[in-house]
Amino acid sequence: MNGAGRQGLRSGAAGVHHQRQYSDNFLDGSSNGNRWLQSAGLQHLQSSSNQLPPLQDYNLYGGAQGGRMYRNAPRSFNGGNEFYMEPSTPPGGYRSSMQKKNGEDFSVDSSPGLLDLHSFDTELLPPEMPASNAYDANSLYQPGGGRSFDDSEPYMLSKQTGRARAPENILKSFPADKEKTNSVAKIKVVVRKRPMNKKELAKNEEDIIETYSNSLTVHETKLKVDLTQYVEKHEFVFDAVLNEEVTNDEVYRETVEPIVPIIFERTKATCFAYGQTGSGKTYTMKPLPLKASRDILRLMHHTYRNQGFQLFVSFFEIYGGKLFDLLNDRKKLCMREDGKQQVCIVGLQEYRVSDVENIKDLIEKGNSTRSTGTTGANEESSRSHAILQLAIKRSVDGNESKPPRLVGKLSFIDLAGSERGADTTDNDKQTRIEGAEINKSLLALKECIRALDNDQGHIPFRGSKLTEVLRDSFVGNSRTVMISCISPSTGSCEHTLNTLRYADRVKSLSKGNNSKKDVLSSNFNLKESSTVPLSSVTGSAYEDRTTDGWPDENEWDDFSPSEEYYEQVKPPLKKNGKMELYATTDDKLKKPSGQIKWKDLPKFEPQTTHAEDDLNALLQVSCRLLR
Ligand SMILES: Nc1ncnc2c1ncn2[C@@H]1O[C@H](COP(=O)(O)OP(=O)(O)OP(=O)(O)O)[C@@H](O)[C@H]1O
Repeated sequence: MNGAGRQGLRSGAAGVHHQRQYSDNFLDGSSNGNRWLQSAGLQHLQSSSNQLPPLQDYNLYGGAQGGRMYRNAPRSFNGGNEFYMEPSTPPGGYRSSMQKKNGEDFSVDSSPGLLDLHSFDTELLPPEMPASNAYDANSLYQPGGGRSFDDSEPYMLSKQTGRARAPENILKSFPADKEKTNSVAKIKVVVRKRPMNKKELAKNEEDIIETYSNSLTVHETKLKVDLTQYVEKHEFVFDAVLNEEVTNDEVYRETVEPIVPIIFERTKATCFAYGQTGSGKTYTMKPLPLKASRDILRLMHHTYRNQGFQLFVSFFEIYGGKLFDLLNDRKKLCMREDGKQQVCIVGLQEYRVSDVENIKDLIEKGNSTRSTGTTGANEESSRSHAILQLAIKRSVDGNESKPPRLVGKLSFIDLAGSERGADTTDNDKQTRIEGAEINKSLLALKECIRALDNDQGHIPFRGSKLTEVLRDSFVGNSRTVMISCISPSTGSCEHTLNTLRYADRVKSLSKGNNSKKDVLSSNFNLKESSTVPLSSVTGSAYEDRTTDGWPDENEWDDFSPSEEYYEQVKPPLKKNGKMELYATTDDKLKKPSGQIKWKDLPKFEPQTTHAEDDLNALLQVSCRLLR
């Protein structure tokens, strides 16, 4: 991050960061629903709700009372709107603030404490309460209904992936049974490369990332001791690699769409974006919750019609190790563990929603309240982890008078820039504290994913506030999608490599990667790490980190995977060998877009001087040291 960027951060130091808050009190219990709607900018919903499909069912919330409630859900509520939205916590009871029904106002009972703990139910509906017995092939595909929910969605064929999907395919792709649910990968790692931006093009920077369907190559320009340039190639393989031409719709189809149906099957899923500042995390994450909620509502209105499912939205951020409610004037929140070791966020407002437009408004409101600052790479840089949760709940026995129980949850996390922790040279105390906190939480997140995927009994969620909050997403039947965002330019090369190594580490944690795939992965990593003189990697020298390469839980506070760390452990380049990895700068042909066309370089074949197993073991050690 350059000086200019830091200047931006400094100017927003010590909590004077931009918080584009709304002046109105979003959850003022004394205000009436109409006034709140106006202040929240929801007046326009009349027209949007009129476009709702005829199949939309207001009796889908379970019992007769619920059905009536929604049918009556006042046309007067928003000048004839037929949507219904209510914040559900912190309830002193199930009904809570701003619920306006038949002209009746319900004020907020925002008393925190035990009531909140009880009502913010994070425990999944028990298995004896089947989330659905409604699988009915005939009901899955309802073209008219499915499409009418959002006809604006283009039916497009992915340029890169060729995965053409009609919007209503979410209904078709609904898993018929547990087996299909289980077929959705537990951890999926996707990389997204953003296009070159104006600044990079103006600086005549080069696009150093070459993408293929599920792999990519980073061409790192380096200097030899005699100051001649050479290019080192780093190759990585992931579950999918999305290039700069891929749209947000396609990103959604590749990442979140497959896990939406299994949220109804008592699953908690998490999708998070990781990458340096300005790499496109927010750009990527922003549209995903809305697209997911649209699909969730489709399923609720068709496949799960009359099943009593309800959708709730909450949105908060973790900034400097503290939690703030983005849908409630950044009210400070605290976390508690209840008797069942369920993590509860006391006071967090959850909104019951049944209309895409409402969700959109809530998301926009939350986004505008988020802490941002300026970095050299991004004028609107996120300085916090933002977590948006879509919770599907269902009343026990269809009894609306009882608080609904959680069926599944989908969490979207837009993480703060990954380089913050490493960037400790030119910034103030506040920024360094931010960086340390961010760093700690990113490490903790990876550690949890690792433990989760190894089915370890102990998930080290206490490593950070981020992982504590996401604790319930890490246990039981869970799914994780990681989207690693990378910048394509020369200037970001080091950060890009760090991001890809983090992603590669997460990917290699996937089940089944331990045996055969590890060899494959080793071969790819071999390309990356083959500049390491194998002779220097001795068991004794690196003993401390050979078991894992990542710190133990209790080491987190002291461990910071800064770039300095990587530099320290990175052995010197081996000048003589592995020349096939290098290209001189003459091997590249520059395109106007800044993208380089790289001439084909000879394929690298590992030169086996040890027995295969020994070599792989040594390579794995060296790879870990490089990450
Ligand atoms: N795939 C993309 N296509 C077009 N523009 C993009 C893409 N990805 C990012 N951008 C643009 O790049 C800029 C930075 O993106 P964004 O704010 O999403 O970065 P970020 O990773 O969230 O950064 P930070 O960590 O600082 O918040 C934005 O102006 C965004 O519109």
